[in-house]
Parts: sequence; C-alpha cells; structure tokens
Amino acid sequence: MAALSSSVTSRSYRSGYSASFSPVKGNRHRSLSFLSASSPRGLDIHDLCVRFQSKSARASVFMQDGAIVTDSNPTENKSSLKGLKDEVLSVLSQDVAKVGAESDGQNKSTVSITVVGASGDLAKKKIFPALFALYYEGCLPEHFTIFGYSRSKMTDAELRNMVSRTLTCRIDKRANCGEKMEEFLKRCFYHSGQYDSQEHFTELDKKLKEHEGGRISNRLFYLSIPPNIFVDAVKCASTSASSVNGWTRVIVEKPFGRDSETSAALTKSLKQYLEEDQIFRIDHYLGKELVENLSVLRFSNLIFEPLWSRQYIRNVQFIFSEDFGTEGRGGYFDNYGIIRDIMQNHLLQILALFAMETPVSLDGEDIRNEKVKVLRSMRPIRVEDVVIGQYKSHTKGGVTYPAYTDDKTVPKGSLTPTFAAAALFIDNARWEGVPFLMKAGKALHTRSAEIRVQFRHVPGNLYNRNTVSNLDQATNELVIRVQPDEAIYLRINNKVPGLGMRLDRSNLNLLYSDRYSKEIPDAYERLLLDAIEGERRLFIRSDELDAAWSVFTPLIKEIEEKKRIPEYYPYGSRGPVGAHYLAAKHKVQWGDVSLDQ
Ligand SMILES: NC(=O)C1=CN([C@@H]2O[C@H](COP(=O)(O)OP(=O)(O)OC[C@H]3O[C@@H](n4cnc5c(N)ncnc54)[C@H](OP(=O)(O)O)[C@@H]3O)[C@@H](O)[C@H]2O)C=CC1
Ligand SMILES: O=C1O[C@H](COP(=O)(O)O)[C@@H](O)[C@H](O)[C@H]1O
Repeated sequence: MAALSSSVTSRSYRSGYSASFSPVKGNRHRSLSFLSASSPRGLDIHDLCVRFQSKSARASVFMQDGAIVTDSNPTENKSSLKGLKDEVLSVLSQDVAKVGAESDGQNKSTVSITVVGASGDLAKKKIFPALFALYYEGCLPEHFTIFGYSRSKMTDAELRNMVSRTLTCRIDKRANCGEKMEEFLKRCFYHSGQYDSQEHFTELDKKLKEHEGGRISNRLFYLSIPPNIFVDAVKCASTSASSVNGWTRVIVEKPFGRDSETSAALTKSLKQYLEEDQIFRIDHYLGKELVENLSVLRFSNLIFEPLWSRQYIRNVQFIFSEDFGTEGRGGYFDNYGIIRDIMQNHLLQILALFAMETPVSLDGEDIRNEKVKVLRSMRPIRVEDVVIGQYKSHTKGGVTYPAYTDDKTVPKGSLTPTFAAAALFIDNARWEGVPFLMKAGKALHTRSAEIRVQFRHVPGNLYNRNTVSNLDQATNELVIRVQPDEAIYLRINNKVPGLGMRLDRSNLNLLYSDRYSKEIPDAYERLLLDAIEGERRLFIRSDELDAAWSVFTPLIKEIEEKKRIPEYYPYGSRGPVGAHYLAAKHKVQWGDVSLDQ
C-alpha cells in the first residue's frame, strides 16, 4: 500500500476538511479529500467521510469513532481500506498538530481590515455587521484592527456610533451581546481621506502600523466604493498602505466592468498594482448557504449525480425576484440594468456551480477550473431568447407604487430593464440541448431566489391516467430555495391514501428552519472569513469573469444599441407575460408559477 503524504492548505476546519492527500509512492490513490469534519477550529479525526479516487474506482469511506463503518465501493478491498484508514489517521494527527502550531504563531501576527467607503450603504448594511458576527463567533484572529476609510469627516467615536446602529446579535446568544459589541467597537477606528491620495493612504498606513504594534501585519482592504474609483483606491492602497511583511489582499465589489472590454480593462488596471491572488472579486451569492451546499448535494449524494445531465434533466431554472424596486439605488442601477446586476454574476455563478463537472478536489483552483470550462462551453445568448421588462406604477389597496422612471435619480424615458428572462445553452456532452432558463426582476410580487430542476417525463408511465392532467405538473422537480426560508425539496408523485388509485404531487422537504436550529450566517460573513483565511474558492477568478462576460456582452450590446423597448409590467406583479412565451418556446413552464409550487 502506498504511503500517503498530505498537501495541507492553510484552510481552516470550519466548513469541512479540504486538505488533499496524495501517495508518496505509486499511484494507487490519486487524491483524498475530507468531505465533512465536525467542530469549528478543531478536527474530530474519528468521525469523517473520506472520499478517495484510485485509477480504477472512486470510493467513500465513512468512519465513526475511528472505525470504518461503511465504504461505498465494493471493488476496493477492505484490508487495503483498513491500512488506508490508519495512514489517514496518522497524517491527520500531524496536521492537527500543525494547526496548533499555526495558531500559536497567530500571536505574532495581526490582521488589519480597512473598509474603503465606510460611510456607504453596503458598509453599514453588510460589512460591519458581518465583521461583528465573525468577532462574536470567535472567528477573527486574536489580534485584529478594523479601519473605516472614506472622505466623510468622522471621528473614531462617530464611526463607532454609526456602526453600532447596524449591529445585531445572534438570536441564540444574546446574553453577552452588549459586552461583545463594546469590545468589538473598541477595535474599530476611522481615517478620513480621498480615494486617490497617496498622502492620505500613507497616513492610514502610519495608523495601521501603530495598531499592529510590530507584529507581522496582514492587511485586507474591502473596496466598498463605486466602481469608477476602484483603480485609484487600489493604486494608493497597494503603493502606500501595503503590508511589508505579511499578505495584502483586496476585496473588490461588483460591478466588474459593464461588458467584456471594460471588464478586461479593469482587470488589467488592477493587475498593475496587485497579483491575481491578491484580488478577491466578491459575488455575495456564492456565500449563501444553499449555493455553497450545491456541490455537497451533488457530489456527496449518490442519488443526484447520476441524474445530473441531459439524459434525465429536461430544463433548469434560476429565478431571482425582489418585491421592491430600485428605491435609493436608481442612479447606480440605471447604468447597469438587471442583466448586469443579477444575471451576469449571481445567476450565472450559480449556473456554473450547478453544471460543472466533478472537480479534482475541493481546492479553490480545481473548482474554478471546472466553472470556467462550463462558462466557456456556453453559447452567447441570442436576442430572440430574451425578454426584457421595466416596472410601471401600480395602485393596489389604495397605495400607489412608483414606476421605475419615477425615481428621481433615473433619467426620464430610461429603457433600462428591471426584469429579464433568458434561455441559455451549454454546448457540452453533459448538457447539450437542455435549456437553462434565467429570470430576474425587481418590483415583483415576492422576494425569492431559487433553482428549479425539472426532470424528464417517465417513459411509458403506467400511471399516466392517474396523475393530474398536465404532464408537466406530474414530473419530478428538485427545488433548491436559496432564500427566504431556505429549503431543498423534491416533488414526487405519490399515491393518495385510500382504496382508489389517485396520484398527487407531494414534497420530500428539507426545510432548514425545521432541521437546523442554528441561524444561517450572512453571505458576507462567510466571504470575509474566507478572504482573511486566503480561501479563494468562492471568489471569481479573472478568466471566469472573462468567460461570464462573453456569454452576455453581445446580447447587452444589441439591446442597448438597438434601444430595445422593455415590456412594461405593473409594480408588484409577476412580470411581463413575454417570459411565459419564451419558456413555452423552449417547451418549459416556469416552476414558480404553478399553483402548487
Ligand atoms: N449597496 C448594496 O446593496 C450593494 C452594493 N454593491 C457594490 O458595493 C459598492 C459600494 O456600494 P454602496 O455602499 O451602495 O455605495 P455608495 O454609493 O453608498 O458609496 C460608498 C461610499 O463611496 C463614496 N462615494 C460615493 N460616490 C462617490 C463618488 N462619486 N466619488 C467618490 N466617492 C464616492 C461615499 O463615501 P464618502 O463620500 O464618505 O467618501 C460613499 O459613502 C459598489 O461598488 C456597489 O456596486 C454590491 C452589492 C450590493
Ligand atoms: O448584488 C445585488 O444583490 C441585491 C440582492 O441581494 P440579496 O442578498 O438581498 O438577495 C440586489 O438587491 C442588488 O440590486 C444587487 O446589486
């Protein structure tokens, strides 16, 4: 049996042990990855699911209390698994020791997080609360400092006051919340400066150094500012406020350009000052619990992966809807529109995770390699496969809701779409011919985000006569509800109890609030922690971004150059009727509109 060596990354044990193992000699086990491990910051090496791949087969080994309880592949012989288990346990013990040593080393280093654009909406709404939640959960390093940076004049006390108004406590741990907030706020400071001033960033650097107190300094800059000043801020941060002895990383918020050309130009400018591995392009949908779970669902359950192709799946739908308009963000939104705001990034990222092949390991580069392949296999969207809409004013129950163009920051007569539906195709062996439908809109009747997988009809179905008349309604559908009320449910046909033979559609339902008592962390918490830990899996690499823009750029250009008129839909409605015609053209019914969804 080949000896194993571990190529452990610095990944924490928070979300599953993702170290990969490879044989020192021979080539029998190509890789091992640990799909689950318990306890944050501590690894229970006795309770693991180990998956490994050999030349001939893949197998999963489940260990409980240090003993193999089951293995999923009968072709692997048990005695070799036993030997493997011993080696795994021995390598893991060394890793746990290594992690212990790393955490001792933490005392000598520090992390400084600078929120650039600290006075803004996103900083207040999401970033400071996420940082507090991480602090509350004990996830931030022992030594850390948070700086707010923006042009607004503020003292440290004023920043703390502003931040304190947005902080909330976890429902299950309110007891010492006030105390924790006080401690957290004491670690928050403010520096006022221009985004293009080397001098002001040098002042910031000086203050950071004072707080770092001679430790190895690691610095994270979160660019929470409008995109036209990204490059100025990166230039100043990297030349005047980079760490000299630790790492420097920059989280860049979307939008990453407006099309292929501007995105490439932005990447080029950023790379004048930063290496690709210092750039963390954030798409907060990748930090949502159910989006992260997508790969677990696919790759750790035998029942799904074999069905995950054109052979069994008829169509896949990615649906985003908001029950409010662009209120307050019209100025930004009008320059981008719903296709760039939601589809090109959030929905396309989910699609890539949904459709990618099995990555070699859970390592960030392996996952992103697979996502790029899917994106590069996609056809640019044809204009005839798209419906665009814009919301108009609507009065309901005596309340009048505004039209998009009633927003004072939106130019009169704007044609910017606030709704779009599109059919996309992946030209590869797994997905050829399967429509991937996207639908995204603002000011609709509800707020939700979900993935709907509609399976093919049962061939020669014995029970056709006993099901509901509409064949579409009688086929299986897997629904992954990203928000609200996170859930995964599978719609199956079932016999209605009784002496007759009548079938109905019922749900096998995993509703998170019933199953898990722990509150689901906000996406920004996960992503901030990943950036601090240098985990890039959930951030977008530049080649992914290029491929994503290639799918949408020709379409966006055509819509804008031809000044295509959107279909108007009332505020609070289900959106333009055209979306149904588009789906019907591809022999699909939207899953979210049936009566028993
Ligand atoms: N808000 C949200 O929900 C989301 C935002 N984003 C992205 O995050 C980033 C920040 O968003 P948000 O907080 O809403 O942005 P804001 O418009 O609130 O801007 C953030 C800060 O940047 C400074 N600023 C604003 N406009 C200018 C300007 N023209 N020139 C120089 N400085 C300016 C202001 O600070 P000061 O005047 O004090 O310098 C402001 O407080 C953007 O890239 C946005 O696209 C992404 C997803 C969601
Ligand atoms: O990126 C964006 O996302 C929000 C929706 O995020 P959610 O986490 O609240 O679903 C959207 O409102 C905004 O327009 C867009 O820029």
